Amino acid sequence: MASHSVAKGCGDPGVQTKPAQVGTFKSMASSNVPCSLLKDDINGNVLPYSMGKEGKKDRVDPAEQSLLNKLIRHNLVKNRNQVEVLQRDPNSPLFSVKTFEELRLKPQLLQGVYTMGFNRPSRIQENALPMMLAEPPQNLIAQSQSGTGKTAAFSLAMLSHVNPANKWTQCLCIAPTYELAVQIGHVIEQMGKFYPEVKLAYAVRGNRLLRGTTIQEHIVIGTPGTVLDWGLKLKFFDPKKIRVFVLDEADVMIATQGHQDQSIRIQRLLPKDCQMLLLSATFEDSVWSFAERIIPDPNIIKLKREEETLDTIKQFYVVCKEKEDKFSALCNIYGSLTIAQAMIFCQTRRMASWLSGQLSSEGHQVALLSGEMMVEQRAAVIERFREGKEKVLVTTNVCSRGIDVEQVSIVVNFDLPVGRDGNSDNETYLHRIGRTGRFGKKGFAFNMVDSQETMDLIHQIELHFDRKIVKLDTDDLDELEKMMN
Ligand SMILES: Nc1ncnc2c1ncn2[C@@H]1O[C@H](COP(=O)(O)OP(=O)(O)OP(=O)(O)O)[C@@H](O)[C@H]1O
Repeated sequence: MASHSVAKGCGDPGVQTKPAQVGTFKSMASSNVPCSLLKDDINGNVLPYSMGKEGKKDRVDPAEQSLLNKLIRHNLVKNRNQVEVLQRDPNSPLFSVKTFEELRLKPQLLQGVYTMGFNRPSRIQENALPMMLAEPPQNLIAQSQSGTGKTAAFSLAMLSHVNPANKWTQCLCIAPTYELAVQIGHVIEQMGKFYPEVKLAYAVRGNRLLRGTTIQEHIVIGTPGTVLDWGLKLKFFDPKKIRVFVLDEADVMIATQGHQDQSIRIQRLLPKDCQMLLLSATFEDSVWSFAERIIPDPNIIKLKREEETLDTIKQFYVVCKEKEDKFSALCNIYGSLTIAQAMIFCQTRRMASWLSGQLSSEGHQVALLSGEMMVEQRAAVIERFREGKEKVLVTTNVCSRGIDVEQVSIVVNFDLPVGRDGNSDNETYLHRIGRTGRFGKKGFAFNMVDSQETMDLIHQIELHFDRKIVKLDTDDLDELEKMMN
């Protein structure tokens, strides 16, 4: 929907509505890292010169992880679990739909949905969409992992509820970061492609309007601080006229200082009969209490994450002396087995960088992924790896969850994942080795053990998952090769 873009969204030529960087992801992202600090690494990836943090463990930032998931995902995540629905009024009939036709969408929106390649509602959409589109409006808290169709659902709901003849803001959506807001905006733009009357504005940093402006865009999407400024201080839109309020990524939102209070302040400006929707990928207690504060009388929909399993994965450990020895063991494994693609996990950026250098000098096609890269660069590296342009991906924890690469036949823990308390980080272990053995294929995981402490971690992991991790001898490799094929 070209007319949704910030540049064209506002009819008034006197109004500067385009943030300097919206739509150009590169420039937007590079604002985080000054260009002078960037250099190319062996793969042509950009790395900061400042290596002050190189020895540090890579921490996973929830907003970055969420953005990365959005950028690398092109399809729904498979989930065979049942949706759990808790209705505000248990006596009212529970509607669920199997087709988009049943929703009686405007033809322009149905066309938009089909053009996006959606044939039928996803599991969560089957229940969420009838509630989101209900008249009178119903409030909803929905939780399901990333990639299950929440953004598509609430985007469709906002587009459906707009009356384009009313030239004022009717739907408001808040997201934790600029980049996430822009991503949501793109979904709305795509879905509303055949419904150009509906306009969208981005309430994000850098998007400055002239004081005294009243915007005519029907949907405003932005970050809490700017939305609050637009609605309360600058009065660019009237919060009392909002019909649908969406708070996306509640779990990421509350992890950001100040966003919780700002979100609550926004919600208090809205009319009592405004429909309120809150979405989250996870549901810890803190998210739950926030959700209950912000969404009155909610229906609740939950879709449990499909558990990752170790059942299809054979796990080994290899005893080594130090990092050079680990490297030789790795080369030995790699040289003896027919490996489609491999992922190798290191605990620190420094180790990942050293290892990828070593592998490259041995003539391997290696991709390196670590936390100092911008999210868009990480997405590009993953995309190349998926396309098979590199056979080995060396990474830190920034990539333990969420990426699906069908060809990954082995995962190597060059360093085992350790928690803050010094014990094994079992969840990370599961996510890491869960990158292999997917899509009904056999998977193999190799753990490098270079000390008694690492051996203890292996025992802890065995105990935790109640699965044996077998010692690998180099003599076993022929046998293993037969097993793999
Ligand atoms: N009904 C559908 N049929 C096919 N694909 C869909 C459907 N709904 C959504 N998708 C696609 O699946 C992917 C995930 O959807 P969506 O972004 O809405 O999920 P999400 O739960 O909001 O996850 P995230 O928070 O990571 O964006 C997107 O590529 C989207 O285009």
